[in-house]
Amino acid sequence: MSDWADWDHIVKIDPDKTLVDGETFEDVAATGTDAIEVGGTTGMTEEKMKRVVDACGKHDIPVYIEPSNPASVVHSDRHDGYLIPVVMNAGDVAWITGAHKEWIRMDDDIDWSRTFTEAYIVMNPEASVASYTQANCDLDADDVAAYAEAAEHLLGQEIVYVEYSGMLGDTDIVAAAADILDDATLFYGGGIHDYESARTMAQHADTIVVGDLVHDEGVDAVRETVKGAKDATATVK
Ligand SMILES: CC(C)=CCC/C(C)=C/CC/C(C)=C/CC/C(C)=C/COP(=O)(O)OP(=O)(O)O
Ligand SMILES: O=P(O)(O)OC[C@@H](O)CO
Ligand SMILES: [Mg+2]
Repeated sequence: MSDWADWDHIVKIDPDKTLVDGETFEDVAATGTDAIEVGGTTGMTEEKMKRVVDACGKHDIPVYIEPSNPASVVHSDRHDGYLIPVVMNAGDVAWITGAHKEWIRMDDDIDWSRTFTEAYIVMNPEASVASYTQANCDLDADDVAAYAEAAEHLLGQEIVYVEYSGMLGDTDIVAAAADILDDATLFYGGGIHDYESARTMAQHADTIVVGDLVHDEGVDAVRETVKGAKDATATVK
């Protein structure tokens, strides 16, 4: 069974951002979250990625690199694996297969035994990831469900990721993606900032992803979102 089948909650750390003053990666690992993803769209470098992966990898929690470009992939035995985005609604094929082909051409050390993909559906047109990938975010619930179904059944994706980075998403849209999936795991990320927003999104998604909050508010706020995710899982699923 894949690691993520048991995850209710992920903290996503952006190596281009800082933690709250006085907090450490150990504090983040101790929030009760199930895993740490390391990635961000803008300002990514190999050095920044390596620093955060090394720091997180010392703690007893799964750590996955989520690269936004081939140059931000680092190899180490400090982390558990790689979650490589494939953007279903990208306007530029580079973010579906192009960057992937270039990465594979350039990198002789890819460890396929711990490399997996995430089928992104990018929904917030204001997010850097939307402009970066020229995503068409003008999608209704039927469109999103169809992308999710295509991801699982045509492309064989094990993770579908409804991405509202920076804003809280539409629950009807998240529910539509959840309803259509058979076995794939649904990740939801975007705007989760407290117990209630976490619980609401976790009632639909299998796994919620909390990003900006860890950088802006810190670990106490993240801990509340872990509670929300765990309570939703205990009552709904
Ligand atoms: C093939 C390889 C190794 C890389 C390419 C992988 C792809 C397709 C990346 C596309 C962009 C993407 C989905 C990046 C994942 C990380 C992500 C969504 C971070 C959040 O981004 P924002 O919140 O928009 O950005 P900032 O917080 O940096 O402004
Ligand atoms: O930063 P936020 O809005 O929490 O979004 C989390 C994650 O989905 C970003 O890739
Ligand atoms: Mg962000």
